[in-house]
Amino acid sequence: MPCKGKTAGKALPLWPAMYLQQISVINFKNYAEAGLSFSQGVNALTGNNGAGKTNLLDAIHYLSLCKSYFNPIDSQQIKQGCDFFMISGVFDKGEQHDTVACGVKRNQKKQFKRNKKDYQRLADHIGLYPLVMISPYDISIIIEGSEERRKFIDNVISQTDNRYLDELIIYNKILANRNALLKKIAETGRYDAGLLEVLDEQLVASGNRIFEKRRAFMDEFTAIFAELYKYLTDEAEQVDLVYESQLLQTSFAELLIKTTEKDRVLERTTAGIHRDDLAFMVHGMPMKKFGSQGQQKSFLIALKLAQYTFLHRHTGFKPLLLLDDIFDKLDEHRITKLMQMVSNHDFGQVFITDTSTARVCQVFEKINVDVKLFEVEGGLVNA
Ligand SMILES: Nc1ncnc2c1ncn2[C@@H]1O[C@H](COP(=O)(O)OP(=O)(O)OP(=O)(O)O)[C@@H](O)[C@H]1O
Repeated sequence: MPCKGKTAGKALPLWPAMYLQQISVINFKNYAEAGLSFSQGVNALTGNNGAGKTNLLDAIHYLSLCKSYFNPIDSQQIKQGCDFFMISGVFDKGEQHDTVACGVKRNQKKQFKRNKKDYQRLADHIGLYPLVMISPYDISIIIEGSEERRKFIDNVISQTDNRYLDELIIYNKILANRNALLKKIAETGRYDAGLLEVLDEQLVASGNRIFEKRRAFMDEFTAIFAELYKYLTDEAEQVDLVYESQLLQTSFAELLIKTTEKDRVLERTTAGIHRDDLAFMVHGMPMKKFGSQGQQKSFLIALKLAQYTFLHRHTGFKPLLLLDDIFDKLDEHRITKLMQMVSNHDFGQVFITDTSTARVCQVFEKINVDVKLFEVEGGLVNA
């Protein structure tokens, strides 16, 4: 259904090279069964709180990234009282039409297929259909600990480099072995310098490979972010995004030598890329403490749109852009700028959720862009 009263909305100037044509879900969260055919431009899901709008975005997230955006436990996405869920969708990549299907049965391994073929490794799917989600839950990137920020960096890089996830797994295994050895040394009082040296060498080799990828990523990403923030906010505030890593000042090998004694006392490894962080500043002060809710939200949106630009550059495809509850906490000016931006030719297929159909129509009528509307109520969709 298009926005009511709209007859001559402007079509998007360029169709994206990749888009999701349709999706079907069975027993997924609050949906027994639903099927939706999407527009290549802007799609809006509207309805009351708890209707199931975000659940549909999450189903799209599954098809791109093999997992939920919100909850890592697959079985918890199965509709209450059912034994399995299924999500399938068709991606259009110009000449190519790919059917992607994900099935989860209680107590069984997740099944994931592309064009009816099972994957050997799910990591091979990541990045084929790039996606960026912007959700109110992203506030955790600002307010929670450094792990959330590392997850953000790792998520972006892994969508453009499928070896990166493997490298992280290797690093974490060596780190766990080193920590176990430090514990054993403390318990037994026997210092195995030879084994520690071997683990240090392995940790340094793997850590350096990750560090180089993160540093190269952050160099490019920080510049994209600064431009987007400036545009989105008309330079209303001065913000900074800084990559913090102990390896920027001292080599990893040297760091491990310096911290050995401390690590033996604490029985864990205190230096390495597992301590990396991002600093977010507004007017030179930490965004977490001094940013208003609207400034924090604008910062997160710029961060995610920078992710979008980065993925577009590196995958060659315009990612799907999922905007969950995007209008909350933004002033009208920032909403208009943001929607103008995502509706122009730099962006491809967009999905928006909001509680108000009237507000969605009003925003897009103002900038003269067509919207395909889906009204959601209690796990049912009216298109
Ligand atoms: N496994 C599940 N089985 C059944 N229902 C579920 C399951 N997981 C989530 N739900 C239901 O899905 C609903 C939430 O859906 P969703 O988050 O998509 O709402 P929404 O329309 O985005 O709402 P809001 O506007 O508040 O963000 C809740 O009613 C919740 O109980």
